[in-house]
Amino acid sequence: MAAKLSVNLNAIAMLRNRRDLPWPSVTGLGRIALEAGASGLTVHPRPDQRHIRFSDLGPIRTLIDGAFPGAEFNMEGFPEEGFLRLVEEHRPEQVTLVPDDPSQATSDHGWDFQKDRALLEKVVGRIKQLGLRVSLFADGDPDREALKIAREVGADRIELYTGPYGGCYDDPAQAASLAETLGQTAEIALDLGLDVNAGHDLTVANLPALVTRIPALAEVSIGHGLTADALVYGMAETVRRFRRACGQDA
Ligand SMILES: CC(=O)[C@@H](O)[C@H](O)COP(=O)(O)O
Ligand SMILES: NCC(=O)COP(=O)(O)O
Repeated sequence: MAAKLSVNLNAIAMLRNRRDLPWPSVTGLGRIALEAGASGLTVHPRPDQRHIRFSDLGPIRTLIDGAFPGAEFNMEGFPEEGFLRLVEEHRPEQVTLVPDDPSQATSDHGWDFQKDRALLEKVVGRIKQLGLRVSLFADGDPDREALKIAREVGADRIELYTGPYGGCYDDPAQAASLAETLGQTAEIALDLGLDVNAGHDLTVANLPALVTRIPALAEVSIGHGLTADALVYGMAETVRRFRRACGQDA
């Protein structure tokens, strides 16, 4: 089974935000990605709106509902009140909760499930009442007790944080070792009844080894590396390349 590809639009939004102009168009590039075969669109609206603006969310929801009814909207963020209200308003098919501090440049760690258990219990319950799938950002450590908590608080999935894996693009031995650790973590999660997503610094080069090690990988969400390739190959061709790297169209 091949992993689904959700295209993260944050980097496109950051480029647009350099000017007070509406291009490059976040929804326009999202449309091209979906037309080219992406399974969904991901956004990570941060409180300072430095990438995705809150005003982008409605048009993305409308795009999916209007033209791509099978596609999924994935909203990522720290579960503070403002983010939860956006979730209630835009009803993404999937909500990925990350433990990011507003001052963080980007996501760089998963939840501390023991420490954050009470918060997660509360917010996962609130989102589940809306009927939405919940995924929790998790470090790649094969820590069964921690992952058990993810299940107990009601999550449907975890998203493996693959930043360290993506960071060793120039060290194949270390990448192979991290792919193995991520694979062991995924096996524990699957055994506990959690489905498994992955994301952060994934590329056409590093995806094949990951999807081979984790054949049940449900979805990857990719922004930075995919946007970099889109500048070279165009968005449609880039989506096709990433689909193949995910094991689709093989
Ligand atoms: C959770 C995760 O890994 C991504 O959402 C990543 O944080 C992208 O967000 P930025 O584009 O804001 O770095
Ligand atoms: N959930 C990870 C994501 O959406 C994209 O991360 P990146 O590819 O921008 O590092």
